[in-house]
Amino acid sequence: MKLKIAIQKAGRLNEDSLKILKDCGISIDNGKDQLKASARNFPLEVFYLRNGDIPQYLRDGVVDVAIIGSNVLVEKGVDLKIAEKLGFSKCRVSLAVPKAAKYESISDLQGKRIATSYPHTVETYLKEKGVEAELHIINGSVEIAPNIGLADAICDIVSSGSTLFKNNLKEVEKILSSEAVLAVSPCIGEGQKEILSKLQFRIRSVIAGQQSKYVLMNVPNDKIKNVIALLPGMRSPTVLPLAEEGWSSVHSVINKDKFWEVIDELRQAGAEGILVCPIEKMVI
Ligand SMILES: Nc1ncnc2c1ncn2[C@@H]1O[C@H](COP(=O)(O)OP(=O)(O)OP(=O)(O)O)[C@@H](O)[C@H]1O
Ligand SMILES: O=P(O)(O)OC[C@H]1O[C@H](OP(=O)(O)OP(=O)(O)O)[C@H](O)[C@@H]1O
Ligand SMILES: [Mg+2]
Repeated sequence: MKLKIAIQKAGRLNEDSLKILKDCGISIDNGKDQLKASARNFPLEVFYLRNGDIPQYLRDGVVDVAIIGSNVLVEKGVDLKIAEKLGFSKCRVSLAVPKAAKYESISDLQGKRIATSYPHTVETYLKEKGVEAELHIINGSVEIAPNIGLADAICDIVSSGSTLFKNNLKEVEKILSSEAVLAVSPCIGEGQKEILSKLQFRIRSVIAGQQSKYVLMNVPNDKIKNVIALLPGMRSPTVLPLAEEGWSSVHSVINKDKFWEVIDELRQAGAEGILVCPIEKMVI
């Protein structure tokens, strides 16, 4: 028995999707042009598909799970369950208008033409706000639409904002935030659910590891208490005696986002020779 997983065939999500599987210790025999490949050391079959087609494949039970942008689920798969957020391909779906256009509120879009690849998302948002507009559905290069006179506004993915900038547009409304997620088919079988929970366990360990750093430092014994107060650790920090009397080595795990802040505090509290190491996996 195998778990069938869909990942994007080519595009923004492809590389990171393969990487997270690899970080989970799963090796896939893949020739680039294959549409299907098997894992060598895990009961997993990988299907390479178009991102936009994946919600339907999940619904039909052609695949059991998929790695997909949550923005696509909002557009085409609100009925599908998310098993895990994966933390990559972070972006937002936003409305934008030409830089020179007057824009004060969403009601300025009343009766206007909006170009987008995400019609359902825009429609739902406008309906909520009580605004009616004319939607033009296009599949790519949406940002060019106002410049060629096809639309007054657009709705598309924004990440750095550089595509908007290059096309003389300004972001005016953020509709949603998105990241890659692991979505699940409503038809998944019991056996596949068991494999999925093993996969989820590995994914969580990988993500937790990515979010944390292992730190080691030397601390004079009379300052250990102050230093430990700054360190959460998984249970509590490890304290080992150094060869030199009166000193200890303190080991702990800290969140990578709080990292520089904590390091400064640790130094002030008396820690020296601080080493910071990446964590490959963290089993919680
Ligand atoms: N600039 C970006 N920064 C971060 N994430 C992005 C960006 N553009 C797209 N994404 C995310 O990656 C997903 C795939 O985008 P991509 O442009 O590769 O494929 P697509 O053209 O939407 O889909 P398909 O596979 O059907 O051709 C999007 O649904 C979104 O979640
Ligand atoms: O805010 P930015 O960092 O500029 O990113 C946003 C752009 O990235 C995506 O396009 P992509 O490069 O995937 O091309 P596509 O339109 O062919 O999908 C998206 O459709 C935006 O156009
Ligand atoms: Mg794209």
